[in-house]
Formats: sequence, C-alpha cells, structure tokens
Amino acid sequence: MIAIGCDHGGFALKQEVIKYLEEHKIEYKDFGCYNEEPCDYPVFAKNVAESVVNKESDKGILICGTGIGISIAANKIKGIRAALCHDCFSAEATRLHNDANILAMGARVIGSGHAIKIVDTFLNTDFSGDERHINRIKLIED
Ligand SMILES: O=C(CO)[C@H](O)[C@H](O)[C@H](O)COP(=O)(O)O
Repeated sequence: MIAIGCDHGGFALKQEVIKYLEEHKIEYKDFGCYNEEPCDYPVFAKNVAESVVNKESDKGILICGTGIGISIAANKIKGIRAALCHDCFSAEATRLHNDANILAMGARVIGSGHAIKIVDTFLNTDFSGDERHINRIKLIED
C-alpha cells in the first residue's frame, strides 16, 4: 500500500502519480488534498507519515510546490525518512542507502514525465541491507 498526499501546489502532479499507480495496479490511499484550493502541507505530511509509521502503508509519496515544506514536516514524525528527490539517481540512492520510506517531490520544480520516472525508481528499488547503512539509519533513529 502506498500512502499519497499533497498540498494545492502538488495536486495536479499527485493526480498524475495516481494514474501511474492505477496503471501498475499498485494499491494506494489518497490522503488529499483533493483540489487546488490553498491548503496547508503539514496536515497532509502528518497523515501520510502516520500511515507509514503505523504500517498501514509500506511507503509514502508527498508532493508540494517545491517538496521542501512537505518533506520537512514529514521528517518530524519519528520513524520517517522522507527524501526530497528530483532525479532518479537520488531516488535510487535513498532507497539503497537510507531505506527512505517517503518520497517527496516538488511539482513546481520538475515535469510530470520526470516525476513519474522518479516514482518508478523509488518504488522499485530495495534497501541494500548493507551493515554500514543499517548502522547509519540506527544513528539517525537514536
Ligand atoms: O512548502 C513549500 C515551499 O517549501 C511548498 O512549495 C508549498 O507548496 C508552497 O509554499 C505553497 O505556496 P503558495 O504560495 O501558498 O501556493
């Protein structure tokens, strides 16, 4: 299960990502927002992050204008490792090295074609499981 959320700045891109998830038969839960009326990204970051931490969802995707505010907010929730990625190299690296559990993106920064490739990379890359990375993640948690 993928938890997905956005603010008004990320709404249009969220709909594109949902299209990708549906085409790939990936189960998701849409935490909103549901239109382009101005709203507050921390609300959606919290709801998606809690769904991941509570293990209702395996991973999360958060989108705002830049991806910055929504990733800052998500990373306040213990157990969340939200990674702001605007390229596939980073999306792959953050899964391999950081076992990131939320992907954040900025809809005002990248186009939807590129964003979908980033989502695809993030969802299809497993954590490496290397001891050095496990140790570093534990240090973050501590
Ligand atoms: O948090 C952000 C900036 O880091 C996001 O990009 C928001 O989507 C943005 O701040 C929203 O801005 P707006 O002027 O209220 O549309």
